[in-house]
Amino acid sequence: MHVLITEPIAQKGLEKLVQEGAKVDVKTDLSRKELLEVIRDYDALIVRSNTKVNEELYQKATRLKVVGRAGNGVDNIDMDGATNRGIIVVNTPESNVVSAAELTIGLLIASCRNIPQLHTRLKGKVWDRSGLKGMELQGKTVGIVGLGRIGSLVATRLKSFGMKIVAYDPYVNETRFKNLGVERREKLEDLMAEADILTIHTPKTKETYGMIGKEQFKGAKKGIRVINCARAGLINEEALIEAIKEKIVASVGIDVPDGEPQATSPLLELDNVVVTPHAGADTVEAQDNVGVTIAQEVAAALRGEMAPNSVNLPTLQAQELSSVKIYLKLGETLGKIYYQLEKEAVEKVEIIYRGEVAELETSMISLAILKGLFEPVLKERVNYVNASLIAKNRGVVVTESKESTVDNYLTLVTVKIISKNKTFSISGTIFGKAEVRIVEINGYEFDVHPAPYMLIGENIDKPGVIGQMGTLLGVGKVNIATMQVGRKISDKRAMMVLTADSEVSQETLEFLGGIEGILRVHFVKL
Ligand SMILES: NC(=O)c1ccc[n+]([C@@H]2O[C@H](COP(=O)([O-])OP(=O)(O)OC[C@H]3O[C@@H](n4cnc5c(N)ncnc54)[C@H](O)[C@@H]3O)[C@@H](O)[C@H]2O)c1
Ligand SMILES: O=C(O)CC[C@@H](O)C(=O)O
Repeated sequence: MHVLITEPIAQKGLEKLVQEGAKVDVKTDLSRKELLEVIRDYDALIVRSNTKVNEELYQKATRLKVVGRAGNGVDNIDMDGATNRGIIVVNTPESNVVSAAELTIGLLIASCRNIPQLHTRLKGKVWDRSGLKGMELQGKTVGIVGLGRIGSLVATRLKSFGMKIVAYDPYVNETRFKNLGVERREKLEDLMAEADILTIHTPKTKETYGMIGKEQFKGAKKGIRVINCARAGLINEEALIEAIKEKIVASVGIDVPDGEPQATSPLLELDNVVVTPHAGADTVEAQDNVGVTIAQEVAAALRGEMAPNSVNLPTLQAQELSSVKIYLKLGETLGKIYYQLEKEAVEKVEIIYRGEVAELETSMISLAILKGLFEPVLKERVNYVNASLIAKNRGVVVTESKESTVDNYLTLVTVKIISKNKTFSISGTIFGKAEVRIVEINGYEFDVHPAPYMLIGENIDKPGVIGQMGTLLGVGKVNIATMQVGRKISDKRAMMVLTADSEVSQETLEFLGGIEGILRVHFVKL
């Protein structure tokens, strides 16, 4: 696995990547043109916030399987482009949040107490505090926009200063507000009117871009202080500068001025503005965390394992991931069999989770089933990222249902694959902690331990058929590992599932198909 890194990451991260077996090139001074030329040689790309990972780059990146964002925000990465191509995007959402929250508090205090201005005077050998009286935090109200990871860390820290905390975040539930001891404001305008200090911690999205602008400053409390340690563009800079000039805004602390990574923002010219060059995550601790985490994530994704922080996959907590993992193997197995037995286009996939599995977050298991289903027939890359998009693009309707109980099993996954003329059904379970078993195909019952090479056939349920199968497989030098027969006695039909030690040649399959009483027989590779 060949990994390109275009922006600095911690030495510990580089070492981790090498330990994981990657060949790593760190090229932090490539021009855009050079990047577009070399990207075709790489399986993975690791970036921070400056490298634009977009359509232009994807078109050249023919080997690219993983994009690693060494940090949190992914607004420099075209997610749809990645998803369409089955490229996994991973990030490190938790690794730098404490550092970002602490810089927020730093900027907030620095701007409320004019620390940089006083510092500059004194460094210039001028002992003068005049005109730079600060504001105490105790008893004041801070308005937080976006009560996610960083917003809530900021809230808990500011509480210890004796501040009242109010927040605007329509996507956070009441319990979280309550647990954090934060008062909800339903409207942004109400928060603006009340806050002595405003701090924003939303991601940059279509909805949040420019969400604090002229209108919002018009209704703001006079003398409000404004902090942005999240993303440039969330606060409209022109409107902010106007509000500073009109003395609506008393001071500003900004880590993400417009124009980054160039120092071009007009805010830099104003005295009551404290700025840092996107340094929120720039601590030894955060960078070590980010570096090691992104190395692990990228290596896991390249090996085809589940990376817990895949941005374009359903996210699972580490504990959820460990309970779901074995079902991913079961799901892929169940999905993979259909197109190796049937040649009919799929119209609908019904997935039914029963028993213990119904308690889990099953979205990833459904993706595993779809990945398994399409893999044998599609030349394009199918993976967890694009499996559901492929289903949608092919007009396959996918439904999921759950039942808390099931007869005979503790846990059962059934996949019904509906085509124009029939419904194919397959079910599987987990025995013990991690044993995948196929227990039903088209109403025939089994207890099959799936293996890489299998033969699945249907026959008339009469003496001699199975014996002849064994003989002909012997002639074809295929060693049978296990064999099970499911019967529908009333129909005088049976289905046999054999596992073998090797592949079965087309010639042997044709001989098997010629046995009297054999209705069909297929070689299945898992
Ligand atoms: N300065 C830095 O170096 C630095 C470091 C890390 C993260 N960040 C940035 O900080 C921001 C917050 O990161 P996080 O990890 O806390 O993110 P998060 O996803 O945990 O939280 C974001 C919160 O914003 C809320 N939100 C979304 N749209 C909203 C809207 N229209 N109105 C109000 N709330 C809305 C969400 O509900 C969520 O609770 C991101 O922009 C991230 O990129 C900056
Ligand atoms: O330091 C960086 O790369 C950016 C950090 C931060 O903005 C993030 O989104 O994680």
